[in-house]
Amino acid sequence: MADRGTDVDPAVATTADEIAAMEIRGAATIADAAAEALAAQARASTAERPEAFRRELRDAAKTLYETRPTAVSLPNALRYVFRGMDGETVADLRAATVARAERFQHELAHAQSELGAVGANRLRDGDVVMTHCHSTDALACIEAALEDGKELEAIVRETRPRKQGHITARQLREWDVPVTLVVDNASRRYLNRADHVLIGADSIAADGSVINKIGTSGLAVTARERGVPVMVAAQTIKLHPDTMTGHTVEIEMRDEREVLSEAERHEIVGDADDAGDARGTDNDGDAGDAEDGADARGDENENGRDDGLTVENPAFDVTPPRYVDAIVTEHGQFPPESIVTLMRELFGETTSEPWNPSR
Ligand SMILES: O=C(COP(=O)(O)O)[C@H](O)[C@H](O)COP(=O)(O)O
Repeated sequence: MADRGTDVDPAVATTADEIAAMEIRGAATIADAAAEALAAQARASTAERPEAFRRELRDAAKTLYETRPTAVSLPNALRYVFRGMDGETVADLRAATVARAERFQHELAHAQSELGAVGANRLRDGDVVMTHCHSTDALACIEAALEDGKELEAIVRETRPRKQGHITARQLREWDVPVTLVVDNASRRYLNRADHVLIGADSIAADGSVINKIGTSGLAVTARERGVPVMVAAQTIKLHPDTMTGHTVEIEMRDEREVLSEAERHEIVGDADDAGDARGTDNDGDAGDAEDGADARGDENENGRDDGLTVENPAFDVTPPRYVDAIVTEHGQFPPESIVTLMRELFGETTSEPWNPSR
């Protein structure tokens, strides 16, 4: 965890911890919570001068920014609030920050329902939709179709390792949608029954690539092979402006214990893992550093163990645009290749750190 400024409000620290631990998760929900946290920081600030207020807000934004790297909705939310942080006095700055954060949250909810109406038009009465992970944007399309009186069925992928498919299944059952829950590996078999694959996004790159929960790209390739259209529901806060200037999207790597418990590891390698303790610690007992990394290139894997077993746990993957049929946003639906035009319109050409907005 990065060094948090001394004036970072406890509410901000709690939100950051909850995002990192995935108690707050999903790109839109993370963005909403980040805006709320900036408003909390503004309300709680005891800064006497505008510069001190701005510094506090910057520290709060950095604390939030450093939680998870892949969903661009998080920096986009921060950027939005900072762009409206105008005023000559602390009182003005506080009022502007709170108002801007509230406006962001309002627009987020509004965009999701607009997007839902667009996505619903792609769904026909009686359609079967295959989902992956839990996306509030994707579910907004289903909700709007149900409100239009259409009957839908869902095939819900479990979504290893965190099983966010269960959250999707719970929501769909609350709406009375018949659900078939399948393990991720079963989806090719069940694609025969599906009319659509419907997923969300954590980030969309300028070339139309979709970054979403791990497993999405394999699903999209298989869906193409089976002739099932892939629809991505993503509000425009999922557009990643930095990718217009050639930056790539960082894929978050998570704790190996989400995949393999200590007991399971022991069953595989026996007692051979005495060299290191639990996840993320090395033989120094710290979280590892550059020097430790150099050591690890010898006999030990990246967790400082010498048991020959490495577990990798990427949280997201990249689906190339050729496997995506439509990106559904609050501004209408787009073929992935044309999303860059919308990105340029909304974000301009230049980008910067969220707390140093360029426009
Ligand atoms: O990949 C995930 C969540 O991953 P995690 O569980 O690791 O956060 C979701 O599909 C997107 O964030 C879109 O969600 P939404 O449409 O709600 O923004």
